[in-house]
Amino acid sequence: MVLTMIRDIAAHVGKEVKLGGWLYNKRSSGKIQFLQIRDGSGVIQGVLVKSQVSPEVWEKANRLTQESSLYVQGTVRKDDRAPSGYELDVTDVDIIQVADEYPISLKEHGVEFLMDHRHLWIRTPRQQAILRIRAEIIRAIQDYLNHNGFTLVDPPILTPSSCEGTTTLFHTKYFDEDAYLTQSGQLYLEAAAMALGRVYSFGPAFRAEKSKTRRHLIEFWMIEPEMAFVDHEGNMKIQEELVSHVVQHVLNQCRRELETIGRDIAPLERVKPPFPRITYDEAVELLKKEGFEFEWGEDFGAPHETKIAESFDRPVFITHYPTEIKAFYMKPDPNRPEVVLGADLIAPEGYGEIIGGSQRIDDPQLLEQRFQEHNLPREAYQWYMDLRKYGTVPHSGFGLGLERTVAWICGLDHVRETIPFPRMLNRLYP
Ligand SMILES: NC(=O)C[C@H]([NH3+])C(=O)NS(=O)(=O)OC[C@H]1O[C@@H](n2cnc3c(N)ncnc32)[C@H](O)[C@@H]1O
Ligand SMILES: [Mg+2]
Repeated sequence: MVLTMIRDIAAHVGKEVKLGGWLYNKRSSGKIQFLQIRDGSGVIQGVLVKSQVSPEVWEKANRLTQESSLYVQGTVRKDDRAPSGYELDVTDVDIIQVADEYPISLKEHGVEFLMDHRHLWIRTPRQQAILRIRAEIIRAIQDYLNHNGFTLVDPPILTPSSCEGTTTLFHTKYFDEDAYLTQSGQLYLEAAAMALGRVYSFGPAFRAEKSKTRRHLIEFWMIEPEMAFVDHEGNMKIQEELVSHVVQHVLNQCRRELETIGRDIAPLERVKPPFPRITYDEAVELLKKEGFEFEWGEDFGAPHETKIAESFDRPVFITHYPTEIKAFYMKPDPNRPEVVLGADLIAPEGYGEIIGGSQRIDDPQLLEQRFQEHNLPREAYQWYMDLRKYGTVPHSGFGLGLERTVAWICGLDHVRETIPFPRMLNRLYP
């Protein structure tokens, strides 16, 4: 008799198997007990017939509570009526632990309650499905980048300076020096790109944002490709190919999970390159036509991004933002220095910005000027300036926010469900 997993049950039809798992749910008709057992790889119904097992086994099954841990033995039977296509005719139950009364019973619960029990909430089918889709998105991203000449490079988490402004830095002490949790690995990836050509990182980023919105996390994960000899247009081309590859991969690999969470996949089936491009100027005009009060030079908020995206049937690039509202490292348009060669990628269905990217300043004098304009501590960036002194080249890159991408692809209302243990304003537990 073999110890197996539910995902492999088809290979054991007609045979006696042993499964380790948890009791997800139980029904009893007095002479038959139906045990819904999950083991992390799937769910199977175990059928226990009173007249066919010893009184001890029947009594043990009777004692089982929601999320009790157990081994169950039985014969695998194909059953097209069963959700998994198979059932287990149970011959023995070995209880590991009868669980205490489980807080996340199968009825509805409030968000804060679920968040306080996130370590248990992730066991539910919906949360499992979302985490599986998250993992497949990561796999697809790495698959695309690894097959397109990119090398994985790991930038530091502890850094001496900021990348995305100084208002959202997490400060810590590095022995007797000041250090900050990384907001983005970008600056280090630029150095790596001068060594390896095309690189990317996949890691956490930290932003002490006092924004309590459905899109903001304090700790989130970002994929940051960086490419030497690639300009602004080439940057967007890589982004649209990457995002399209990821969406198609999820549609091919995660149908069952997408059904579990009730995702309408029609909007995802339209995600194919090329994505439309609209300039900041054109976006401002669009908003004004839609009745928004909006001054040139302002940044777009969620309502603006949502309205802009409504004019398109797939993600849309907004390009050439005002230089004044973007990061110090972005290369201004040589023909119009008041705007930059950068773009945000806005997802449809109101999910907003999922990617921020740009071509980088490669001129040493202009970068020096930016350090002064942005009042950045020059000595902390000496290494970054060296990249403009020792073989500077045109280069570009972008950061894809994993959780916002997961929220969009899964059609979720809030990023809290996109990450195993979300860190948000006023949420550090569990
Ligand atoms: N290598 C690069 O060029 C990346 C660049 N230094 C950067 O960090 N850009 S970004 O600030 O727009 O952040 C990039 C993306 O990171 C996501 N992001 C950015 N901030 C957050 C928060 N607070 N929560 C969740 N997700 C966030 C969002 O999708 C953004 O589009
Ligand atoms: Mg951004």
